[in-house]
Amino acid sequence: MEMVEGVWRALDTRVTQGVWNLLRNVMGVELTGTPTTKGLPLIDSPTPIVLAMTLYLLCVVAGLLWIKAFNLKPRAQEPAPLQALVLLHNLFCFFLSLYMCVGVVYQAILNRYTLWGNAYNPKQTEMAILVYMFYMSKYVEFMDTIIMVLKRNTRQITFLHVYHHSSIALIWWIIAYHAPGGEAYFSAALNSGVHVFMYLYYFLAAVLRGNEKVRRKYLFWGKYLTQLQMFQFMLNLVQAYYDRKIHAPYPPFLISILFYYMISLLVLFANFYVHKYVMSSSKGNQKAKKAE
Ligand SMILES: CC(C)(COP(=O)(O)OP(=O)(O)OC[C@H]1O[C@@H](n2cnc3c(N)ncnc32)[C@H](O)[C@@H]1OP(=O)(O)O)[C@@H](O)C(=O)NCCC(=O)NCCSC(=O)CC(=O)O
Repeated sequence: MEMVEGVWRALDTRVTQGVWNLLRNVMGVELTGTPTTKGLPLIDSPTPIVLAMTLYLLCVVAGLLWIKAFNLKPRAQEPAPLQALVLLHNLFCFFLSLYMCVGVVYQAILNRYTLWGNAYNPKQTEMAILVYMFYMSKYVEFMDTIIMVLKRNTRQITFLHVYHHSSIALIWWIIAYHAPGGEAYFSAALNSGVHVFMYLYYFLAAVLRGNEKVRRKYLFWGKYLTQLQMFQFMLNLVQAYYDRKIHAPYPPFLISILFYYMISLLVLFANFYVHKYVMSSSKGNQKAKKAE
């Protein structure tokens, strides 16, 4: 037991030092914890989230190698335990997202937040707990990729997906550790709101699997969901631009992260949108013309 504790302490010191150096050298920031979330599970040090990200990336690589090595293709029908896992995961994420969205909006109203330009106040404990919960939900969302691997859906395991899922977890750790409230409320509320629809979409996709005609009929709104996600990133980008302009009383380095991160997601999602909806529909039209 003592040995395990010793190894953990040595690892924790190294990882923490590495993250601190990275933030100091790249962003010029000395990161300090806030007393509001101090002591909660997996928050006092960056080691748990860095280890989870590393494990996540290793699982993705191992999964892709496994699929490639055995030349595995998606199954016509999923085994029952996998189907149950997918349904339960999506239901859980749906209700969790709904709870966080309503909770954050309610706290924002209670604390008289304006749309943008809000400061972080360590006395707003409930808001901080909700932002912390949002950070914790990023661990749960790693399961999305595990589902893709188990379903052997390599078409879904894209750079966009893995980049998003691994980076967002670290970003929300920094926010939950340093300033869980203020301007972060907007992303937390908006993103969990969008995720309510996203997990409903994934839930329905799993339920209706096997009947492509019915699935296409009930999931026609996938395209609008992607547009909604892009609109969300656009709003966050304008928020970050506005906050920089007015020198909002929220840590400037967090606003900079939001600004550049949103640009990266917009570029990746625009590429996804063109490939999934524009190019595939023009290919479909060409096929239909040939058939005539
Ligand atoms: C419509 C989208 C939500 C999803 O696009 P997809 O191309 O993945 O959609 P799709 O129609 O193929 O999805 C149906 C397939 O997903 C499976 N599926 C079910 N539940 C799932 C889950 N929790 N995670 C991943 N896949 C899941 C279904 O069984 C089905 O598989 P089968 O077809 O085998 O039956 C899109 O807008 C989008 O977000 N695309 C980017 C890709 C991505 O990874 N997005 C999520 C993280 S980004 C994010 O979250 C941004 C944000 O914060 O808003």
